[in-house]
Amino acid sequence: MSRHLLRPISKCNLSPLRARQLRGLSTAKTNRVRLIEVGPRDGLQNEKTVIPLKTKIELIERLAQTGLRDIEAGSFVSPKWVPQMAASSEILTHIQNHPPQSDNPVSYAFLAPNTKGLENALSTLDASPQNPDSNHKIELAVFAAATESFTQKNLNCSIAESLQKFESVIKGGKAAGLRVRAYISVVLGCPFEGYDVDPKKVAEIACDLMEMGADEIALGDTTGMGTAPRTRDLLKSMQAAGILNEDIAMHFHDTYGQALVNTAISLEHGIRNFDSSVGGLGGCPYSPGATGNVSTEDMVYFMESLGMDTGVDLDAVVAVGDWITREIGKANSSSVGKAMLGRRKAE
Ligand SMILES: CC(C)(COP(=O)([O-])OP(=O)([O-])OC[C@H]1O[C@@H](n2cnc3c(N)ncnc32)[C@H](O)[C@@H]1OP(=O)([O-])[O-])[C@@H](O)C(=O)NCCC(=O)NCCSC(=O)C[C@@](C)(O)CC(=O)[O-]
Repeated sequence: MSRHLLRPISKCNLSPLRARQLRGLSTAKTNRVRLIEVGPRDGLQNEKTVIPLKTKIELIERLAQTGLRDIEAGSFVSPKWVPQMAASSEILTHIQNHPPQSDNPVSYAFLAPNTKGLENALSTLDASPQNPDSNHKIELAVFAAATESFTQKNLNCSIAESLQKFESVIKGGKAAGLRVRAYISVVLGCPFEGYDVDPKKVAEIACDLMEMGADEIALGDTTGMGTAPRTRDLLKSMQAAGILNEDIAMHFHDTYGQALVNTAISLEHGIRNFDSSVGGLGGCPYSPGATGNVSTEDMVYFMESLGMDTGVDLDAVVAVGDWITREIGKANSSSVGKAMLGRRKAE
């Protein structure tokens, strides 16, 4: 077992974060919400028919024009396991050379599970320096999980081994000047181990990843099994471990229709970073039955109803959801998207 999982559960050794907290940078009281669009990666990775590169790039370009500032654009994983992400290098090259037009700087994230993924991402960046007229950013994401069975299925190794691999990816990404986000999947329910996921274990993994240098922890309710009380317990565990709300993003799937309920609980707790996917695209290849991420359209509508500021143009994102679901021949699973499109048609 790695040293990571031998450490008794206690507060993370996060002195720089503490310093930020002391400087009063906590975002918990603001009404500004950061939405991280995961449609082009999480949304498309599980699609069975090959989606043309042109469509993927157009999706990213359309999303960049909606006011979204964070777009997950691809994944440097094994093309044997996730063929849909095979063109990620071309997508990154395109973004570097022809950055999508946008009124605001956009950060584009790419998953990298191991040093091979990191090297592929970095060599693509070396070969295609950023267009000097653009102020976009590229970031990396690693993806851990809270249970041994899911980690074996998704990463082909134990949790301890996965953390050892991520340490090199996080350090390599940071050394290259990139922001690195770290997912933890199945935090509120596992397809193989059910509801038996210990929030303290999640917090412990999060601490390990933060100590390695991760800039943000994305807590993935991969199966959508999360409920309001269990979301609250999870966030309390993160707080008890000393992880700041501003360093947490919530990643809800809507399989059981609880995503916005859990979002409300997270907002109440002070979280201001949320993942979502246009048209509610998505699912996870290793989570049978999991439906898509909570849709960006529903998320924006919900946030606006609470007076929160997402910076995202709801009409524009509804139009992108309509376009991409038609383009790939998939039902639009955004309730707000369908309602607004229906009203528009009737008017
Ligand atoms: C996990 C590994 C990396 C283990 O990779 P491995 O340990 O090398 O073992 P393997 O047997 O799976 O490797 C198969 C082949 O892939 C190659 N390979 C190995 N790594 C890479 C790489 N980076 N890029 C390109 N190729 C790679 C490797 O070299 C080998 O090639 P071969 O020798 O057979 O020719 C591999 O199995 C893999 O890439 N699996 C895909 C995992 C994945 O993408 N899962 C979905 C993303 S996570 C998710 O969706 C959840 C999330 C983040 O959205 C949050 C949530 O909702 O919970």
